[in-house]
Amino acid sequence: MGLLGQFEYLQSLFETRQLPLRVAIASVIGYLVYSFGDQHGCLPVQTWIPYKWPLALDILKRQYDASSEQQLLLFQSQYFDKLGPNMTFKLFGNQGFLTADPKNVEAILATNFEDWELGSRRPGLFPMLGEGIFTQDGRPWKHSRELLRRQFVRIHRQDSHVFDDHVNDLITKLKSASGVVDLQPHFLRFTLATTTALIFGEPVISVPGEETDAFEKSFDYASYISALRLRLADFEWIWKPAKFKEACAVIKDFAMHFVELALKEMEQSGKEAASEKYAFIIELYKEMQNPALVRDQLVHVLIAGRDTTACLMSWTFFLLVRHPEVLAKLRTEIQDVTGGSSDMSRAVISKMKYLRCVINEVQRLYPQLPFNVRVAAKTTILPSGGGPDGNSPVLIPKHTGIGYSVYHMHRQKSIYGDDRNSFRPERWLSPELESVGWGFMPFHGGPRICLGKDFALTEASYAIIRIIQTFPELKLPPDLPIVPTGEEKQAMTIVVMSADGCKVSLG
Ligand code: HEM
Repeated sequence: MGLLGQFEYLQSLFETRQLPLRVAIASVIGYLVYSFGDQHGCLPVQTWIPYKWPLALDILKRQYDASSEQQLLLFQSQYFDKLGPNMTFKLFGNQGFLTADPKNVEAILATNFEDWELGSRRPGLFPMLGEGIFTQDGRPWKHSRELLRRQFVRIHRQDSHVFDDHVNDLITKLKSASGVVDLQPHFLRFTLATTTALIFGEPVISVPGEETDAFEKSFDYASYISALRLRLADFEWIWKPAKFKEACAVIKDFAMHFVELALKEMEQSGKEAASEKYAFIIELYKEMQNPALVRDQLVHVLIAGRDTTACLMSWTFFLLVRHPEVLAKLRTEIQDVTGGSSDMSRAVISKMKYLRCVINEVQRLYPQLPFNVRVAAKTTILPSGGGPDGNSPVLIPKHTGIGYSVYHMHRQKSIYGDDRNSFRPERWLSPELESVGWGFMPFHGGPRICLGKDFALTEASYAIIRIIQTFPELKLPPDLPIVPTGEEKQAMTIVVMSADGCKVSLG
């Protein structure tokens, strides 16, 4: 048995024995952990987040203030700029770590994937999502992943024409909204339509009346409260208002309605016929044989797909209208490749190299999931951040939480140079970022990499192209301030949105 095995065995004994024995076992565990770290050259992280108040409560207070001012990520940037990519802190006596170091994130998400789990994410999201890919670890997660992966392989084979009706609908709505328009709510409706069409077999906005409104409102509200609960981490139980429970029930009922429709159709017309419309549900049901579990997986995909893609589209136009030279260059590429045609196949989209650079640059500056957390499922090692120079490995005891910030990683000077905060899509055309590897990870990486990456990039690209084609006079409305990227107000839910929306003049 290796050192790790020995102290895990001891830890299991620790739960059940008498006090003197527990003290003895704790000492042996401490010694083994220390030896394990020593063998691997581990040194403690020496960059501490400064604090003045007892229990470091002022850190919480400052975070809270920055959150209220809608500048939480900007506030955290000060620490990353001053202390480097790795830092540590103690809150209520527990030590935690923050990292924006590609080597460490690679270890957490890929190399040592088995050593990490979701921690308090499961109880935080469970009331809204139930059992499914975002709330599971280990074998249940592997099962969900495999089931959903097969769906996304099937979807990947579909042509981009599955988005035709939704994009046409979006364009029609924008055409009728003259003058200054906030694109953000339009994009949220668009991605709600595309994602629900994918999973429910029809866009929810095609379902008339109060039920749809109630669903949309409940979904927004429950997502908002779920994001707050995630930030409360182990204290998620503090925040479970009655209205939240009601909203979660509305979402579940609404999703269940489609599962029941699909199952009824299957009963009446057979699997094959029902699959024409309800393929996602029928395929999941074939494996799970449990309508409630199918329903939960659908809600998981909905939360994964809706705000993220709307957020990407919103930041794209937010930046384009503030950089007319980039917009003009992109417009030229779109005209050259399409010749003005609105027929948007995957082949056509993939010819637009500059569009890809623009999207990369938007995702670099505003990764839609800016911050994430993992908890050590066993004592493990991070490859970097320890010792006086921050280059030694660090021993991470079991149960330690690590926050990793993709947002701050994407703005690191050592990776992106002095103009790291500038919107410059051209950086993706030159060889400078060819070996960026884990320094760029908007969809994360490793075994839990986003399953909807292709879906999201195709739908966003398609809609972006069509909007630029349709509105030749698209520009920043007069009187809107231009502030350096990252200094604008941001609304943090599970994604990071612009707090002031994405106002543009469509001409
Ligand atoms: C710009 C759009 C998107 C971004 C930036 C994005 C980003 C991500 C990231 C960072 C993760 C990893 C989360 C974690 O491990 O904690 C993830 C997971 C996931 N995403 Fe996306 N996503 C996007 C769109 C979509 C869409 C449109 C769908 C589906 C329609 C989708 C489905 C999923 C699923 C199912 C997972 C869970 C994977 C797992 O845990 O194994 N995503 N996404």
